[in-house]
Amino acid sequence: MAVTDLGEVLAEVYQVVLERKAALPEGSYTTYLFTKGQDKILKKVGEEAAEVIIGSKNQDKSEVIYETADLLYHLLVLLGFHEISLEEIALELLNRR
Ligand SMILES: N=c1c2ncn([C@@H]3O[C@H](COP(=O)(O)OP(=O)(O)OP(=O)(O)O)[C@@H](O)[C@H]3O)c2ncn1[C@@H]1O[C@H](COP(=O)(O)O)[C@@H](O)[C@H]1O
Repeated sequence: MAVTDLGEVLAEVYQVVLERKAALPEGSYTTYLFTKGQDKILKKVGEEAAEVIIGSKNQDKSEVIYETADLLYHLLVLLGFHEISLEEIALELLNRR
C-alpha cells in the first residue's frame, strides 16, 4: 500500500474504528467516543470542523492539515456509529461527477 494514498489510509483507520466499536477495548479513545454516544461524537465533529476553520483563517497550512486529520478521524467514527461504509460515501461522490 502507498502510505500516502488517502483512500487507503482512511479505509485502514476505518477498519480499526469498526474493530473498536465491536470490541470496545479499554484505553482506546475510539471506545471512549462510542461509549459516550452520538452526541459526544457530533460535538467532536463540530469542534474539529471549527478548528479547521480557525487554522484556515490563520493562514496556517500545517494547522489546517493537522485539524483536517482530526476531523476526518472523527467523521470516520460518526460513519462507524451509523454503520455507513466508505463505499457508500465514494458512490455518493462518484454520482456527482
Ligand atoms: N486518527 C486518530 C485520531 N485523531 C485524533 N484522535 C484523538 O482525538 C482526540 C482529539 O483531541 P482533543 O484535544 O480535541 O480531545 P480530548 O481532550 O483528548 O478529548 P475530549 O474529552 O475532548 O473528547 C485526541 O485524544 C486524539 O488522540 C485520534 N484517535 C485515534 N485515531 C486513530 O484511531 C486508531 C485507534 O485509536 P484508539 O481507539 O485510541 O486505540 C489510532 O490508531 C488512530 O489511527
